[in-house]
Amino acid sequence: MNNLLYINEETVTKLLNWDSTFKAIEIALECTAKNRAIQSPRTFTKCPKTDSILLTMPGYLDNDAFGALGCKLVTATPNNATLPQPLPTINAHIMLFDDVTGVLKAVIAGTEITKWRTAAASAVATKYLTRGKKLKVLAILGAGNQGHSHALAFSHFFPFEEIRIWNRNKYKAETLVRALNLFANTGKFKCYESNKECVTGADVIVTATFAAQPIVERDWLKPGVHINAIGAGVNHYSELSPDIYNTSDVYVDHAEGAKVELAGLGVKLGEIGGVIAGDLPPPTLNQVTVFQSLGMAVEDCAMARLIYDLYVKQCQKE
Ligand SMILES: NC(=O)C1=CN([C@@H]2O[C@H](COP(=O)(O)OP(=O)(O)OC[C@H]3O[C@@H](n4cnc5c(N)ncnc54)[C@H](O)[C@@H]3O)[C@@H](O)[C@H]2O)C=CC1
Ligand SMILES: O=C(O)C1=NCCCC1
Repeated sequence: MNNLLYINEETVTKLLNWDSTFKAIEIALECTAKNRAIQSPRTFTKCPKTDSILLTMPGYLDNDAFGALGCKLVTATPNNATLPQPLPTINAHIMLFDDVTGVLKAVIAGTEITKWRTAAASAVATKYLTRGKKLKVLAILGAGNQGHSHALAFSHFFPFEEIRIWNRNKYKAETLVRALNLFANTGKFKCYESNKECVTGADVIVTATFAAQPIVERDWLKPGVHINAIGAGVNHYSELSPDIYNTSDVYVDHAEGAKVELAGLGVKLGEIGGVIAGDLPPPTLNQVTVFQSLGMAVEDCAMARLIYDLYVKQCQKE
């Protein structure tokens, strides 16, 4: 009998919530540092006819609550944003397997999951790297899907007084700011004209663009600022100027993946899971920190398990 489930984006979106997403991602990051996760470096297949890249992300997470065997297939197609009818630039599905029999249990729409889990990873990193610091101002560069999910996640988890948003196309930032203020019944989301003004004086920064050239410079930064750099342009460290990396404590989600994908960076990298597990010391108050997020397979495995369990529970009730 074939019990294969397909869980679509609409259903996934209804099942997602920030607190369980945070827990799943915190565990995925900690298990990675504790060698309770297996994830081979992901593959990249560049489509010669377009700017589309297909990534395969297989992984296994060993954990009672969020453990799973899975593989995310995800495409990144920046040109989708310029179509007459724009499409998401990141499109994903996750295959969830039974980890004993190897049988495919579910195919789960993964575009919304990718938005949520990436923002949750930045929130987890921010929690562990800003202990003891006052967090008043958040600056988000990029008003796309990740800019949006980071604004929602960070306003859920942290008491920021002001959340600034900049986008190279100002109209997009204005539209997002309007929607967020309406949604949260607040005026704390503000649109900024320039990336420099946006990050100046910020306590936490998120970069979420396809920029191939730096959009943040070292001398704009407040001492002790924490930066979550999640976007990729020509590579995963295009958004910050090189001297930021050279003078900061830099953390990644997955050291093995970073050896391949951040090979040109040339700085010492800590794994954020090591800080969560208490194996690495937290940074000092005035130290600038960077969480260089690559995105890792076991985050998607943990999320697939979370959504699968919630979906099955919901079906049993009906
Ligand atoms: N680290 C991770 O786990 C993940 C990283 N990403 C990356 O995050 C970034 C953002 O993804 P989405 O928000 O889904 O994309 P999106 O297409 O929804 O938004 C991207 C935003 O970046 C802006 N942008 C594009 N090119 C730019 C440039 N050259 N300079 C300045 N701004 C530019 C666009 O105006 C747009 O608002 C991408 O680089 C994507 O690959 C996405 C998913 C997971
Ligand atoms: O982890 C992911 O998912 C992605 N990372 C890099 C860009 C595409 C999606």
